[in-house]
Amino acid sequence: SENHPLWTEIDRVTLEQLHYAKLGVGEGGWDIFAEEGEMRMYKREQEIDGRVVDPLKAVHTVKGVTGHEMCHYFFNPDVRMEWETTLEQMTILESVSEDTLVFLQIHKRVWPAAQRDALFWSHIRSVPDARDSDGPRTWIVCNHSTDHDKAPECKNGKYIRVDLTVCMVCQTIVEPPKNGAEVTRDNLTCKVTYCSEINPGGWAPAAALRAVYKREYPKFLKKFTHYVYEQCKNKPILF
Ligand SMILES: O=S(=O)(CCO)c1ccc(-c2ccc(C3CCCC3)c([C@H]3C[C@H]3c3ccccn3)c2)cc1
Repeated sequence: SENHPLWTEIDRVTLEQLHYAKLGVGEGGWDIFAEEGEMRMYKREQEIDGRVVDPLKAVHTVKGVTGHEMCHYFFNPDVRMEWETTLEQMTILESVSEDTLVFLQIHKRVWPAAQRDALFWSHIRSVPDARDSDGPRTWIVCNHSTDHDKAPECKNGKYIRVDLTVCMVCQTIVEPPKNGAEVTRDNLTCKVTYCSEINPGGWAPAAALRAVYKREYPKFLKKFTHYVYEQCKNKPILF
């Protein structure tokens, strides 16, 4: 897919999001708004043209799965409706390559705002790291809004189109078992960093939107990570 017209942007945005995900939440005005077990969610209150576009950064630690497995399930369209509860419809408009798809998603209406759709490319890749002696430990999925000639013009379409950039960055930590025994899922920990910036694309009441984000993001990350744990627990480890 290196010669696809989107490739330059996909590569640039994916690497930018990888860097952004690695930045801590120590500086830069992040407020913690949810904390459940190992999951911590931060946001920055930001409005553009009077619209709430609060950047979100979530960190989570999940035992028993690898970063590859977590990103695989986040990227995989076949299972999305299993864990994404705010979706009404999902269509693949283009399969750019094995690791890059273009989605059109219609999200459930968030009263009193008008219903939204999202048109974005989704790209998955492993992040090579010289220190990883036995294969890449970090994987990323990046979702970024794009235009596409197969998508309905949002003008005469029923939905307001959101503008989004999302990344799911997952790092595998293997705690080597005693006396050279084989690695089992008990030796695995996955460090998850999820970042999202969603511009609602049109008027949406700030208070209502912030209430929805406060409710939906923790629910989404808990449901998704639990789903992956359940899917993987009786399967061979995918490093
Ligand atoms: O991580 S992903 O790429 C996973 C693939 O689906 C992702 C996540 C979330 C969204 C999204 C899109 C639109 C809205 C709103 C904005 C105004 C009205 C609808 C929301 C609000 C509803 C909030 C929300 C937050 C988290 C999870 C789900 N719902 C979220 C899109 C993509």
